[in-house]
Amino acid sequence: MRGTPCGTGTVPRALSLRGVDKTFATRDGQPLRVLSDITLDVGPGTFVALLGPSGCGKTTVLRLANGLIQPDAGSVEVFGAPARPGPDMGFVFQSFRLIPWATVRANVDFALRALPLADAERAERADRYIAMVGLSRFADSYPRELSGGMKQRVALARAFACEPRILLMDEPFASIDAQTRELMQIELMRLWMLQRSMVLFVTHSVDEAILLADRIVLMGPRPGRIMETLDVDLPRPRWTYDVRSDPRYRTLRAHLARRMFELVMNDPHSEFFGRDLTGHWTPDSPDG
Ligand SMILES: Nc1ncnc2c1ncn2[C@@H]1O[C@H](COP(=O)(O)OP(=O)(O)OP(=O)(O)O)[C@@H](O)[C@H]1O
Repeated sequence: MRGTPCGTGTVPRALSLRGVDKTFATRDGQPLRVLSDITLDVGPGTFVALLGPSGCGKTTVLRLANGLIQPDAGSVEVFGAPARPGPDMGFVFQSFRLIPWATVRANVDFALRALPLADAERAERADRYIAMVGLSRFADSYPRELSGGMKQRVALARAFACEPRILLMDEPFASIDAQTRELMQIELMRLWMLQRSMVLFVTHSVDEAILLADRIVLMGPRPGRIMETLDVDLPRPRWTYDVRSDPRYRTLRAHLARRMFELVMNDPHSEFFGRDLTGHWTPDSPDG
């Protein structure tokens, strides 16, 4: 494991956030400072995991990177220009966001319509990416006919088919069962190793971050800030061997799990704040 400064000198930047602050207004009109001084440079083709406890502002960073919202201070640039939504930028959400009345093929085709492709080229590309996620037999099925894992594979095919330079992924596998989730991680890695978009991947899972990322950015809460940036020095592809038995994996995992635990326990806004979860537990203890 190797800590790195956030700046990367002469490396060309796919995504660059500089001194970003963001404040929202709460329902009662009070300001809520969500991000403080976020500085992050990511080179093309790099897979970055944004890891942090609930509410620390991970999704807000994605929305800034997508240009959907603007920072109150600082700058957000994508390949040297202010961030804005467009076909260069893909998004994959936890909730799949497929068009319910369109078939698998039509869902992918619809996304491709944002690109300057001839009809035949678009159809070929849609079918190719559907095949890449193993869903050719389901190309004419509707989302309601698919399992959660299959729907997310359609969402992956749709995102990668556009061949975006940047892919923003917001906890895409969080609602999928544990076994399918591991398979989805492999599916994602297969696609990414072929295409190498820059990926910003939000997760709460330490294991998922280590299995997928070149770099892990650990965020802390209230206001959200970068606590630590770590390069993952484990060889790829990581699913071809038992990465969990690698001492580097165990060291990194133990470190990140402890940091995540501390971030939650030391956050005065957390419901766990001040509780002694690690003390000796007996059936009579008040928290039992
Ligand atoms: N548009 C908004 N208006 C007001 N508050 C907002 C808005 N968007 C986000 N927030 C607040 O900002 C904080 C950070 O939210 P965000 O979704 O970025 O965190 P997160 O780390 O992605 O959380 P989680 O892991 O639970 O999804 C939360 O307290 C959230 O309620």
